[in-house]
Formats: sequence, structure tokens, C-alpha cells
Amino acid sequence: MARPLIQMALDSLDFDQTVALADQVAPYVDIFEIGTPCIKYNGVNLVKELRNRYPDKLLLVDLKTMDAGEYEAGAFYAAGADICTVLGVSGLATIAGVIKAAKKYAAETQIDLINVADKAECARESVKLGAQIVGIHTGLDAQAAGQTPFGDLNDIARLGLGVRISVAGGIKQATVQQVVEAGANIIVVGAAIYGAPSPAEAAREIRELVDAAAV
Ligand SMILES: O=C(CO)[C@H](O)[C@H](O)COP(=O)(O)O
Repeated sequence: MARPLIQMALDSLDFDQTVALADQVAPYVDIFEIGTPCIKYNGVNLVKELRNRYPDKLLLVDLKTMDAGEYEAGAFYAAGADICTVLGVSGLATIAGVIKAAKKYAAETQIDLINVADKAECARESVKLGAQIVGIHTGLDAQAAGQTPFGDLNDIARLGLGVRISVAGGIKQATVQQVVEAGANIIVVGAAIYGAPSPAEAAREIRELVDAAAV
């Protein structure tokens, strides 16, 4: 099995804390995600800072775009994003716009299936348009209501869409093996790392667990 990637969700609003957290976990993760509240608060300057600091890491900007796809995402690809997210609920015209912007910069587009009613249909149509990553995502509010991403991950993995599958939503040490075995190619982790007494140690543990599960 190809080694799954670990994506660190940087979900603080504070610019300096975000960069400091990225520095702590960098040895153990493959992708830095600038989370949605963080990118709204800090904008393209944070993208540029992380791009300059980490030229060899993948950089995902979690825009969760809902409209004006090409216009909104274009600025973030131009600033150095490798991947931007667009909401599946936005509709195919907006998704196509983000994909168009990504192509201009030889970058990638991730569809976020959060709150999409027919996830299989949305994933299939988005892949047909050219999306490279399908994101299964139980958001923070849904997690607080007791939901998890595991059922949706199994359903989407079974479709065999031939693109990478990302999973997010409360993934922690105890659930890493389950999501790798279910077919996730990108494991997103936020609170289980940034909320740990030692984020670096938590990231190291998750790296070991992901690599062990992928053997
Ligand atoms: O995109 C997000 C919320 O919308 C989070 O970044 C994502 O859910 C990962 O964080 P956690 O592991 O804490 O759930």
C-alpha cells in the first residue's frame, strides 16, 4: 500500500502560533492545512509565509469555497497553495471554477463532501470535472453532535474512483489504523495533535501508527 499522507490541520487564528505549531510538527507530517477560520483571519500572507518556510511540504488551503470558485481560489494558488478545497454543496459550476484555477497553477482541487446529501454522486461528478482529491469530512460542529466520518469513508472508498481520498473529523491515535485500512490516502489530524500536551510527540505517534497500518 502506498504510504498515506498525514495532513496537519492548523486551526488557530493566531498567525505566530500557527507558524510555531507548523515548526513543531513538520518532521512528522506531509501536508500543512491552513484551516478555514485561520485562512479567513490571516489571508494570503500566511500562505506565503508557510510556502517560503516549507518549500518541500504540500500546502492545502481549506477555503471551503461556496461561490466564485475561480476568482476566490486563484489568489491562493497564486500565493503558493498546492491544494484548495471547494464545497461539494457549492455545485458543479463553482467546483469547475476552482479546478480551472488549479490547472492554471499546476495545482490540485479537493472536494469537501461536508453536508452533501448524495456524496457518491457529488464525488463521481467532481472527479469527472477533474478534482484530484475527494474529502470525507465530519466538521467540528457535527463531531460535537456525535457524528464520525467512518461510514462515509467506507462508502466512498468502495466506489473505486481512482483519486485520492482524504478523511477528516476527529481522527486520533485510536482511529488511525481504521481509516488507513478503509482506504484513506490522506489522514487529516487537527485537535488530536494541537490539543495534545506535546504536539510534536502526538504527531510522531500518529506518523508511526499510519506507517505501521499501511504495511
Ligand atoms: O476542517 C476542519 C473543520 O471544518 C478541521 O480542520 C478538520 O476537521 C480536522 O480537525 P480535527 O481533527 O480536529 O477534526
